[in-house]
Amino acid sequence: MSNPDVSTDPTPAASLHELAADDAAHAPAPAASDVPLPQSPDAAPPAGSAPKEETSRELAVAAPSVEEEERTVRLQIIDDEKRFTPDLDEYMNAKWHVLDRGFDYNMIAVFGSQSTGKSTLLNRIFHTDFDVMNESRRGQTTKGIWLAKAPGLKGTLVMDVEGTDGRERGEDQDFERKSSLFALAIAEVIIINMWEHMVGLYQGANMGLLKVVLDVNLSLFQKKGSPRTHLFFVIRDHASGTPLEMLAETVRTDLDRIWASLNKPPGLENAKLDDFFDVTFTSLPHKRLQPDRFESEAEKLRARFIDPHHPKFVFQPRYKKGIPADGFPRFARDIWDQINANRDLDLPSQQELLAQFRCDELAAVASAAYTKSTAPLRARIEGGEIVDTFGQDADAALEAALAPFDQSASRYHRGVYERKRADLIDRVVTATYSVYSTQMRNAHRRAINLFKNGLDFKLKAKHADFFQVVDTTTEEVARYLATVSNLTKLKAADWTGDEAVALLRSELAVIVDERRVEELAKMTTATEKQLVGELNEAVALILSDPQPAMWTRVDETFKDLLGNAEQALTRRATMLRIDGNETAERLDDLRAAAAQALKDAIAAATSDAALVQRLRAKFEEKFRYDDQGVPRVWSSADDIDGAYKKARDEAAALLASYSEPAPLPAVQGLVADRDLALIPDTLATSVADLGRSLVPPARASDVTLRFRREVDVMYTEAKRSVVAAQAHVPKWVFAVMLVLGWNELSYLLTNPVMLFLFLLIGAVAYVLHMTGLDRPALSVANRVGMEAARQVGERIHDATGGRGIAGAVNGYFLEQVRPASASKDDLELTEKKTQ
Ligand SMILES: Nc1nc2c(ncn2[C@@H]2O[C@H](COP(=O)(O)OP(=O)(O)OP(=O)(O)O)[C@@H](O)[C@H]2O)c(=O)[nH]1
Repeated sequence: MSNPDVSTDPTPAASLHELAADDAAHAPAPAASDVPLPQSPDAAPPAGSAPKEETSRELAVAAPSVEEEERTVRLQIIDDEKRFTPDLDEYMNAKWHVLDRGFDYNMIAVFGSQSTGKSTLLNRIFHTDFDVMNESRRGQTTKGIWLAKAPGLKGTLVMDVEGTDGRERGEDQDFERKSSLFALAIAEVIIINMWEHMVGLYQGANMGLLKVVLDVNLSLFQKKGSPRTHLFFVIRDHASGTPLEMLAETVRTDLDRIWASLNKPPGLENAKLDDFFDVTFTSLPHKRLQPDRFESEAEKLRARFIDPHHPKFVFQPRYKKGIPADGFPRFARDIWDQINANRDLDLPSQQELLAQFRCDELAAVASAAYTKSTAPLRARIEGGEIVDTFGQDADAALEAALAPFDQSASRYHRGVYERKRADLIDRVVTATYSVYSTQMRNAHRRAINLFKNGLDFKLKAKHADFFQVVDTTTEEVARYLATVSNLTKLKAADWTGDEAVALLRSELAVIVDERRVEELAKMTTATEKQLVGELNEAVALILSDPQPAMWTRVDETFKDLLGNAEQALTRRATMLRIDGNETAERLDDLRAAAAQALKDAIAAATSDAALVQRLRAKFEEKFRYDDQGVPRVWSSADDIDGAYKKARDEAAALLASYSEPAPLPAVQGLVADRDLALIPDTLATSVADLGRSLVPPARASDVTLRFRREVDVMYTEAKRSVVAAQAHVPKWVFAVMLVLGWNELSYLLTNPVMLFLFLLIGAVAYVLHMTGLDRPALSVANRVGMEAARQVGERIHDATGGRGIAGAVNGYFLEQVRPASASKDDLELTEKKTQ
């Protein structure tokens, strides 16, 4: 908070001693306001001030007392060429005797426009001996920064700073900025000196300068918890009658506005002026118009600076910078070096300002030209395309845009031109970054697709090593993305594709993980499918030919095929770097599938129909073929019954090999000695099912019954064939027929028509036989034959009158006329008769 200090007390309070000292040292007692002040006794410029030799930095006026000696000893700690004195240590030690005072010393500085009576005020308050302007020739008095010790006060160091706004420095505000900032950084109290009529003026009241100084001070030296600084505003020549409060309010408002406009560093965004500064306002009457009042007020003011018991004592512990006196010289030098090197304090000259303005204009034109010429490329990239030539084209566009800029802007201030050129390139680079990023995103998507397709293609190759394929494909697409980055980046940009490539690699790793699992699943399915197919085929083949060692063969085949499949799967899983647990699970799945497949194959091979078929085949093999495998033609001499029984029993015996549980040790071994909880249910169920009897007794009798029915038919057919063979017409019958039918035969052979017909029938029969139509024709012929036989028989009968022969011949033909499929009952009747 500000602390307006209204100096309204009209009573002169200065002691005679102080007044005398002041008069002796500085200006004469004030006369009438419009009367020029007489020259002070020491008005001749001392060393270090403008009128005197600048090489000498010390003024030593011979004085008898220690106080007088202290008063006249002062040191230019920074000269007007911004050089820091090497003598500060020595002065603080030998001349001012403050070096060993630890923290017990005060540092005050003054800040304000040139020739506003700063030195006069300091001399008046602290009895120092800073140069004061000779009123007869106005101009700069104090050059650089001077330091003196307040005589009589043990540890008060007073700093007189070159005035701001000086005509001598003209546009060069560098020194005033740096010196003001220096004062602000090292002093506990800053007297800000201004004329009353300056209040409310921005430049006149040094508000512009204050803004810069506060800004840089905040960014360089202020942190949370930094010691406070006392800003002590002294409004000079307060004679207008405007109350101090109002003047103070005006200045305070300006200060707050300045503070609000500062660029606050991170962490101090919400800091207030009052967090770092105490602000006090006071005023002094017009020195020449109201000399007495000036004196009395000045004396009162002095008390506030020198009397620690004064209620408004200016120096407070909270303003201490925490630098012990012996470290102060080093501290001050470091601060100055830091300030001197700071570019934020550099101010442009008029020439620079013009250059800035023109360069900005030209840069805007160049920037627009660049944007326009790269717009089509940008549009293509934003449309998802990857434009390989972007970097090259954009560099060319930038070069083209820079050419007119260089031509015009280079005529202006060199430094500004170069800076603006760099800024322009920076801006273009920054604006182009979004295009670069979009292109990299497009390329990233493409890289992912390339990777996936690459994997698909390469993994199809026989014996493709998954991780070798992954590694080479990853490197290929990473190289691709890095290449796109290089082709897209501007020469002036320092972008690298490293981050994009790293991101791509991490995404590829996720894809690879998914792919590994997919590959294993595919492999498992393929292995299962192959195993199931092989098992089905092998088991069906083994069981189709029942042998005593049939189950051993099934078991061994199962073991071999499963072993091979397990090996293949394990090899693949190892190649895919699948962990042991997952591989074990997959192997169990494979075993479960194998057991299920075996179960299904055995079930198919032992279905009722298959069993009947198998028994029947066995029966046929034994019954229909002899020991040499030649088909049997049964004759009445053969023991059909015996053969039938033997074949039937042998076939039926096969069924016994299915009635007991199949001995399959390898299958049972899949679950033996294993924790049931860890075995997949499907595997456990299949193995348990395979351990049961395949054909239970009820099914066996059913199958036997069906088998018997089928083989009984074969038996009957065999019997019938014997009977048919026995019923053949004897050869003598044909001789009789020839003799008896000789007339008819002669008639046929002698009659050309009949002969022709006979031959025609023979030819037709031949053709029918060759074309396969003989059977249907035979049945027709059969009928014709029967009719012919009947007529021949009748004629013979008529001719011979012998009925016995005719009856026998007729009986024979009647037997032939009987249908081929005799009823089962008839056959059985025949069988019984033969038995
Ligand atoms: N009107 C008026 N003149 C003053 C006052 N104090 C000093 N002067 C005169 O103003 C002139 C400049 O005084 P200085 O003390 O040299 O001013 P300064 O600000 O130190 O000057 P530089 O160091 O050159 O910046 C001198 O002639 C003083 O006599 C004051 O309160 N009112």
